[in-house]
Amino acid sequence: MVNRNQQFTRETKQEVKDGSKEKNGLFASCSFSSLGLDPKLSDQLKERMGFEAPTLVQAQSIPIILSGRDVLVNAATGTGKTIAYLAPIIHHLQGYSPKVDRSHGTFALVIVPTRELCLQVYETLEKLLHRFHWIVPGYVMGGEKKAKEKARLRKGISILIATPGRLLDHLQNTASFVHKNLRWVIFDEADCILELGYGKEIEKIIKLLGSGQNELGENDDIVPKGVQKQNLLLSATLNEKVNHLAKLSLDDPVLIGLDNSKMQQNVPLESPGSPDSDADDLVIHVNKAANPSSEDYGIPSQLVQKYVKVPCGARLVALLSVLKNLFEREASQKVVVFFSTRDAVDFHYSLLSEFQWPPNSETQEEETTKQLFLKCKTFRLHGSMEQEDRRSAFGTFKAEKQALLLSTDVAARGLDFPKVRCIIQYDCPGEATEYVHRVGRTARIGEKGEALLFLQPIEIDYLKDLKKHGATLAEYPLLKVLDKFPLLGNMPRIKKVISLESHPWVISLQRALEFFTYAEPKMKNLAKNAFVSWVRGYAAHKGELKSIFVVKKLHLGHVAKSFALKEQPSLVGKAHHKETMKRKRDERQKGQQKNKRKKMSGSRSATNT
Ligand SMILES: Nc1ncnc2c1ncn2[C@@H]1O[C@H](COP(=O)(O)OP(=O)(O)OP(=O)(O)O)[C@@H](O)[C@H]1O
Repeated sequence: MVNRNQQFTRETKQEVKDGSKEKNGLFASCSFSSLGLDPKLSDQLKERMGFEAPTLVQAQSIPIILSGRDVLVNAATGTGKTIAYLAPIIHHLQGYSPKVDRSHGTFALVIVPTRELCLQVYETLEKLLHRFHWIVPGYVMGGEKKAKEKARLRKGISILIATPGRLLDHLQNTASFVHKNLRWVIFDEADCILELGYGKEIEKIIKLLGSGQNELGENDDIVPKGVQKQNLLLSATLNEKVNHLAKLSLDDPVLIGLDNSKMQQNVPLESPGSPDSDADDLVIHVNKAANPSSEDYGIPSQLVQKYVKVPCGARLVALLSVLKNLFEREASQKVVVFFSTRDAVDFHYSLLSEFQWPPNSETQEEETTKQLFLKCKTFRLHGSMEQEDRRSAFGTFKAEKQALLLSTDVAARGLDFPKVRCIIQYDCPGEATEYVHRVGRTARIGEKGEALLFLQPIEIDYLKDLKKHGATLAEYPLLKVLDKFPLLGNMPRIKKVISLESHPWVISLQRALEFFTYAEPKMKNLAKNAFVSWVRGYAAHKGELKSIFVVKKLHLGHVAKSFALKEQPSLVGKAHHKETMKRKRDERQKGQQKNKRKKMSGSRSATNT
């Protein structure tokens, strides 16, 4: 057992506390070894992984996690939370005597919301364990072959990364899964796990694993006697639901937050092990963080945030133009575009993978010089893709230097794609927390980054909602960008463009996109499906956002245009048809009631005179 007071030297404590010594507010001016980590592990972090110094959140969390306390970490996206919890676990496990082996089963369990995050944490863990080959990393997750996972669990996995559904399945059905020595349970992206509806699974998992109070070291010699189970919760955003999970799983936790005042109150810098914060205190803090009007989320300060105001009918042209401009400005870069539905991802993916420029119809003589509109590799990622395709898209996009990823929110949480320069939110996120996580895929670990949010004029109030959470966005100069593009054939260049839709570039590109979509039934079907699910998705905005994203205010003909359709599809799916019929019926009924009331009040006033 490590003496935490020895590990967390006086000098380090002072440096972590002293904000002036931080580099750019992100790194602490101390070393990994001064935080109490084993020298071989610190070496691995520095020499092999290239991490010169711990980030602030690592410097604050590592000593406390090493001390055995339960912790709730609330720190901005891309600040190194994964290492913050993996390093202390490895530190303890590598020190066990006799050495950890496969027959001891699982000591640490990391629960994550998505398969991609599962693979990512596993990859980081593999790197960290380079010098500790006797500690076995592993993962179980939806989409993988269960029989293979069972075999791996039977052999023994020391640190297991898992998605909730598959983990519960193994806990209930894989008898050879040894977890009697389980010492750590980590909920990474805790709020997302709950938002995705895994609440019930998590409660069952916690129940099956036993309460957090359990002392270990009873059954086996391997875990030091008297050691308590330890649970950790982490996310860049917290909400009410996390509060519930925190109560359920954390025992007298320490809160490590973004905000300095919060940290001073909660992080026991002077004596990391002393019980100086109590659970009730913590709950109050979490509640405050969940109140959207009182708490700013941690958006990286170097992130440049912009919005582009586009009428619905010109959205597609605007997206393509912004992307073309980005890749022409800087060829070697990566961009992620977020969409609200899987169908929208599929439609735009096919379009961008095949749409050529200059288009067929306009320039026959330029046949030989035709190229893809966007000269970059395009990838897609969403939940209904085959697991192998998901894995390959995720892995390849990660490794590429110049590429575009089109994704649903499956890529919004935790994923660490190196060198992503720009995040485009073509469809608005739901809650502001989702905005924070989406933009958090860029500007990671102090790097530069840009975020661009598409808004229709009728949605502009969403900016006020974001402002409440500390996100202030400047307007993107769309017209200037559109003006840069050369016009095709005989399109006249107009000096003063009155509306975006009448811009000659917009007109010619829209026409070419429609021509392309109608040239192939496959494309047209993709466009129709995307249209239908987009409208449904739009109607699904929750809570306060319902008053901003109002389906009734949409011009469906213009929405169709944004999927390169010349007119609103007549066959738009049963559910949407039903919805439209219901709306019309309601409106008719309201009208009839109004008429009735008018007649009645008319007759009343007649009797009154
Ligand atoms: N001390 C460090 N120095 C330099 N880079 C680091 C350090 N620690 C972690 N990193 C790198 O920073 C990036 C972000 O780390 P990580 O994914 O753990 O962030 P996060 O806080 O979990 O983000 P999110 O909230 O988005 O999940 C990774 O590429 C990781 O390798």
